[in-house]
Amino acid sequence: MLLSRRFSCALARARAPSLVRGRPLPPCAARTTPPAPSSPPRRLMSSSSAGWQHSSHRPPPPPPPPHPGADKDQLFRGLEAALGTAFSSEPLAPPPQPMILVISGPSGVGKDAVIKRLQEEREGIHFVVTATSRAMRPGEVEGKDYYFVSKEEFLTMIEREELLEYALVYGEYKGIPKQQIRDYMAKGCDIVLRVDIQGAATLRQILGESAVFIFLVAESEEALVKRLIHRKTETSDMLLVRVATAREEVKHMKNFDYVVVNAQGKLEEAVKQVESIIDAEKSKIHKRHVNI
Ligand SMILES: Nc1nc2c(ncn2[C@@H]2O[C@H](COP(=O)(O)OP(=O)(O)O)[C@@H](O)[C@H]2O)c(=O)[nH]1
Ligand SMILES: Nc1ncnc2c1ncn2[C@@H]1O[C@H](COP(=O)(O)OP(=O)(O)O)[C@@H](O)[C@H]1O
Repeated sequence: MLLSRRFSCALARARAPSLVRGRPLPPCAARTTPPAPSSPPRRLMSSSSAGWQHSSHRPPPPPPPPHPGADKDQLFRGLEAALGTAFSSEPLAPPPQPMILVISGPSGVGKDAVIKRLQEEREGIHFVVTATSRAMRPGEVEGKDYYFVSKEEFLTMIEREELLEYALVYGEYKGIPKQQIRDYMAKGCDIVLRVDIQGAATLRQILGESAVFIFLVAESEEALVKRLIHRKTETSDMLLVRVATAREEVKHMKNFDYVVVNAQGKLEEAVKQVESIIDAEKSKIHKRHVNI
């Protein structure tokens, strides 16, 4: 009642701006003595959710219908005056923070294909180019697919602690340069890391819950093997190792935050799902904080 009376007065003043402008609000509009609640505070949130607070303030009653002559601007200023403060145009949601996305999954599942499409679809994504001692494959580009270095150069990088994580993957060193992550996060970019399963496990130890871990799978084991054969990058011996490893790797899915199916011919759907995960993570109230 008090507030609605206050509102009526404020609206009246708002209709005659020359009388109000520049003057401090009269005491009745100042929030000195809030009205004593006549009934228990209304619960704004479910009592069954742990950690949620009950509001101790009664919500203000709805404003009375505007006077037929009041325009929108007067109504707006009247509401401001009734509340005793100007409405802020500052964003209500906290700004999105750069995040780290770790994408892992068996060899040949489509990690590179998904990341490439993701970068085409979305701005502000930086795929961290990792360093490797493996030989360059036909079609691969230095600095785009990997930084191709000798074993000696890789060992020096380890010694200088330049790598966030490294591993011997199928007999070759692979590692993530720390500085690259720092540089791109400082620019506000989201970081995408592509690692094998053991790399993801190590990163989980290093980054904990500060990064988002996505496990990419094919729709079936059969589909994965056919995809690897079709890629024609492995000898039959290497194929056997990768397929046997993949069978073991799927068991580690439970250590990830999300699983995304990259089904045959459905790359776009997989990319959309990854985008949805990014969007959901960006909308989180309690954001993950990265410190590298
Ligand atoms: N642990 C770790 N794994 C990596 C890194 N860079 C790439 N990998 C992984 O190494 C594995 C083998 O990579 P690659 O030889 O390119 O073969 P592909 O998976 O068959 O394309 C893939 O699962 C990559 O995700 C890294 O820096 N650290
Ligand atoms: N959804 C899909 N449907 C059909 N082929 C795919 C799909 N995703 C990826 N591929 C193909 O499968 C092969 C392996 O993909 P790649 O991205 O190299 O896998 P990874 O990086 O996980 O080893 C490539 O030839 C790629 O073009």
